Amino acid sequence: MSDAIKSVDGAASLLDGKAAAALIDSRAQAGVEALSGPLGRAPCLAVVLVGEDPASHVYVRNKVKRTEASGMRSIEIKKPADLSEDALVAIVEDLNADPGVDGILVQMPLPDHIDSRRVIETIDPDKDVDGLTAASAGRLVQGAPGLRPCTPSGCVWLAREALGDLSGLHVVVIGRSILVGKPAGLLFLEQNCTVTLAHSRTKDLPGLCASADILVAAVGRPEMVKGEWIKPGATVLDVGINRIDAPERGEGKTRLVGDVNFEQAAQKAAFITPVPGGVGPMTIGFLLVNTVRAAAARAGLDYPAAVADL
Ligand SMILES: NC(=O)C1=CN([C@@H]2O[C@H](COP(=O)(O)OP(=O)(O)OC[C@H]3O[C@@H](n4cnc5c(N)ncnc54)[C@H](OP(=O)(O)O)[C@@H]3O)[C@@H](O)[C@H]2O)C=CC1
Ligand SMILES: Nc1nc(=O)c2c([nH]1)NC[C@@H]1CN(c3ccc(C(=O)N[C@@H](CCC(=O)O)C(=O)O)cc3)C=[N+]21
Ligand SMILES: [Mg+2]
Repeated sequence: MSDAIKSVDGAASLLDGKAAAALIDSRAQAGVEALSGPLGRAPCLAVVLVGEDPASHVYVRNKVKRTEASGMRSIEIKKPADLSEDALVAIVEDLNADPGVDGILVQMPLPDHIDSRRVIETIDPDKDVDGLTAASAGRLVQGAPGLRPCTPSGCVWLAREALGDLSGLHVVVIGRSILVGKPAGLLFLEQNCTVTLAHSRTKDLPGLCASADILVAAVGRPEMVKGEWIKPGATVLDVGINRIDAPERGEGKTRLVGDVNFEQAAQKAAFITPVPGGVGPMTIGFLLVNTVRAAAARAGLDYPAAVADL
């Protein structure tokens, strides 16, 4: 059994995203070592964070830590919530123009007064390590080479680790966002799965989910998916990150839960990701991989072998 799969008595096997992400990070690190000679410098990821959302600050701190641990250069730009849209666009333009920057990530969500589409479309597609620009999305739809969104890449990697060849499996993705749901559908389609994208207008979501060999929950509603929704033996990938009150831990305490009721679903599924420690850590792993890939492609080099086959 691989490091990423942990057997649990009388229930599903745990798909350990933290262990899997350590492997993905080490591939990124090997890619950095292979590229630094030919580039004459380390690959570099720039992260832009606008506003004071504490959860976003935690993710960004994790990203910076793992970027540096992999041997890459990290640039962190933090701005107050009242930053103007034009000023943010100017920051992205400066990062586009800087030849020493390979990857640009603008943390979502942005404050309401900023048009996210305009900011995203400012990012040079060659540096779009989040895979969020129209150019990256178009390349994904067409099956052309390009940078793929990180969270969906992590989902596919975990599913392949659990199941091997995914051909013919029915994947139900709950959620159709540009960041997660839609690209997850396309990446599973590329794996020859039969894909259904569900959303807030979907009829009989429990009945639909019961036909899923692989269920991807990317909704943002704490523990919405119940045990009865799960097909026995299914693989459940819980993308949701929800912070809820946890009075049992003491006054004012909170805990993280996914979009799936883990206790219930683990009684039906064959494989399941926990929250935390599931899909979340994989997202950052593929962000590092994408930065290595972007650095290689921008220099006209092939992807280093360590990150070519993930
Ligand atoms: N683990 C990780 O690395 C990451 C985790 N996340 C987490 O994943 C979750 C989803 O993120 P994101 O895709 O950005 O969220 P969005 O809010 O952009 O999208 C949520 C989707 O869920 C659908 N939805 C909402 N309510 C229901 C419902 N009752 N039944 C069925 N579908 C519903 C919406 O449908 P409609 O389109 O009809 O409105 C929408 O398509 C969040 O918890 C987020 O924090 C996000 C990114 C990375
Ligand atoms: N442009 C953009 N790209 C993103 O990829 C993006 C974004 N904006 N905005 C927010 C969401 C969310 N997201 C997460 C990444 C890692 C964890 C992660 O590592 N989570 C840990 C726990 C973290 C904790 O304890 O809070 C885990 O699940 O084990 C979670 C969530 C990326 N997102
Ligand atoms: Mg992503």
